[in-house]
Amino acid sequence: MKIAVASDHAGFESKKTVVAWLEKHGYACSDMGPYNEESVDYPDFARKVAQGVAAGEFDQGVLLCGTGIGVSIAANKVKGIRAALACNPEFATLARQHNNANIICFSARFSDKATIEQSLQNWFSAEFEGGRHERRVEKIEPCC
Ligand SMILES: O=C(CO)[C@H](O)[C@H](O)[C@H](O)COP(=O)(O)O
Repeated sequence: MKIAVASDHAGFESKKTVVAWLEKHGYACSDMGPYNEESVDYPDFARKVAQGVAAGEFDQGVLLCGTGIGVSIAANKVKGIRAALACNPEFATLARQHNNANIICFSARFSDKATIEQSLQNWFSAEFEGGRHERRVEKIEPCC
């Protein structure tokens, strides 16, 4: 499975946790930056990952910023993207099971390493449940 990963400056350190976890668990991981802690703008990096996932170049994506909110908002502007902010491992499970999210977002400043690692574990273990959730997910599309 091919996974695109990116952050902003605030997420740079926690991105290392994500990349290490993905590589340890056998995922083909593309780190799309940034590659140092110099201040950058999170929409630039969120868009790279979101466009890669939307185009089918990657199966799923992982994004991080200070809160996780900015990258979530930015990624969700790309058609076909369902980016979910996972505040805890249960959110990660439900984002797959109910929302069929294709990008998971983390807060680097409010989620610790163990939370991010367990959330990744849950995210990749869970499957979309379909059924009533499929109908709802199909209704998520630009409306104006
Ligand atoms: O959390 C974020 C956006 O939702 C970003 O990572 C930044 O941390 C936030 O915008 C604050 O910016 P700063 O330049 O790190 O003060």
